[in-house]
Amino acid sequence: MDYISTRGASPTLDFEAVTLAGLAGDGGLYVPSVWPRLDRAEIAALAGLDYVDTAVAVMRPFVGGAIGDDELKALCAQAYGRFAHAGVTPLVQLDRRHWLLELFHGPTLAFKDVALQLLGLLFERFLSRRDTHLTVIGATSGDTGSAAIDALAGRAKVDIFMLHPHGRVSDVQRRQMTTVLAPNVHNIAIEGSFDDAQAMVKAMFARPDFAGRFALSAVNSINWARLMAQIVYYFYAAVRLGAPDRPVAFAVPTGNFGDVFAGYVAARMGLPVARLIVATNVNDILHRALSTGDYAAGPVTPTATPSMDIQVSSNFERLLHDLDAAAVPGQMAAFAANRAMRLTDAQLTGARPLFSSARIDADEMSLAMRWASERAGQVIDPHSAIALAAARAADLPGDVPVVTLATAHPAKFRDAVERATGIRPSLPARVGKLFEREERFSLLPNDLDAVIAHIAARATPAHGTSA
Ligand SMILES: Cc1ncc(COP(=O)(O)O)c(C=O)c1O
Ligand SMILES: N[C@@H](CCOP(=O)(O)O)C(=O)O
Repeated sequence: MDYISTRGASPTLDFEAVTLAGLAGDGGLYVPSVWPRLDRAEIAALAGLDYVDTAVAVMRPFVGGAIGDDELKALCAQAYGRFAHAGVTPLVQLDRRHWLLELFHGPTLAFKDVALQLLGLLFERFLSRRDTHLTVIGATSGDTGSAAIDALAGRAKVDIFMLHPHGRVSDVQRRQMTTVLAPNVHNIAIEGSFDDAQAMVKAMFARPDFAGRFALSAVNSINWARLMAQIVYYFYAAVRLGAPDRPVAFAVPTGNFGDVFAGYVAARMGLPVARLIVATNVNDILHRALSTGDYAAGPVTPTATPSMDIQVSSNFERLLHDLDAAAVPGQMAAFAANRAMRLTDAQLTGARPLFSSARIDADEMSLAMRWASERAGQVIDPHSAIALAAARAADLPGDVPVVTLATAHPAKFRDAVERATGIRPSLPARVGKLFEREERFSLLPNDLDAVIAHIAARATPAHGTSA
């Protein structure tokens, strides 16, 4: 499989190179040059498979010759062996048509574990045969950071520098990152928003003085391998609900557009997806873009769903590229200059048959948490509640099952859950005694040069010698 950049000005890479590279040198995101297809019989055959075998069948075409099937299966078994549920991503029925896809049974209690547990192993596998030290830089609004740190802590030949917005993640999210004291883990709190942190990460890849000295890689969903692993659970859920004979709709709590883009890829691969419902909180750039065609970033409003407090949505570029590739370089240049740009007609009409969107406010979110708890006996987290509210409001034919992606364990956001439902969820034992551990992080200004200097003083150059 070849991978190309959404901006069209970077070399074509194979799976191994694209995994290690993270972001394309021209500022774009890597995407497969063609979408592999699974035919009806191949999708039907997934119904008999467990999660690991489903993962191999879905990811095999993207991995190409980089890893053999047996080894891919061994890596998936190791990654998903750390999940607390035998089904890895189980489906739970809420009522006649609504289902929850629980994606939070991994070590750090959010859907990010599904991809990052595997990505950590892929890094290790690819680095084992190279004389390269990787410097992973990432930005997090809380969940990617903890999942990436869990996946990479203590691994040889990798350092991870994770930027989070100071004071804008939950106490559990922060402690899951800052109490990991492995020497290769470096937490940085930025005096700014997640968007500021994400922009800094992208800018670091574009700084030749920095990017030329260190082998930089990414753990955010700008890294293709992240999205690839997330496609799997769309297939896994849909075949359990009757695909390929029955289309299924998905409601996805959305910020950086990675999770829902994985659903789009599943549809492009042949999965009968009736609808992808993009659910945002009041930081609603994606809802506005999909409903009006105007992609314009405003200031970020802090909410009870901090992981979705995002106004610049990285992976939207991948969708725009798939629908009208020629327009993307100009659109991204316009967005960089004005924080606003317009979708082309081809992009809008291309998106409309599959996507709908909804902006869910705090009251609607609380109502959905209460409905799940009182009517369906399920305590859900605020992010999942944003998607459930959108799912319940969606206008879909009555026989289409609607799957809400439950992206985080409710205990990660227990204050908000308690406010809405009166129930205070307990942290599962697997996260350990988070509140008794020492924390370590550096607080830095919202300033690219300061962050680069901080990282350069601690990172290991690509080929060995210390900085
Ligand atoms: C719990 C949770 N839900 C939803 C999202 C949004 O997912 P995406 O950024 O892939 O759109 C995130 C952050 O990525 C998250 O951490
Ligand atoms: N909500 C995310 C933001 C980063 O998203 P990613 O999927 O691009 O890594 C987080 O939890 O950090």
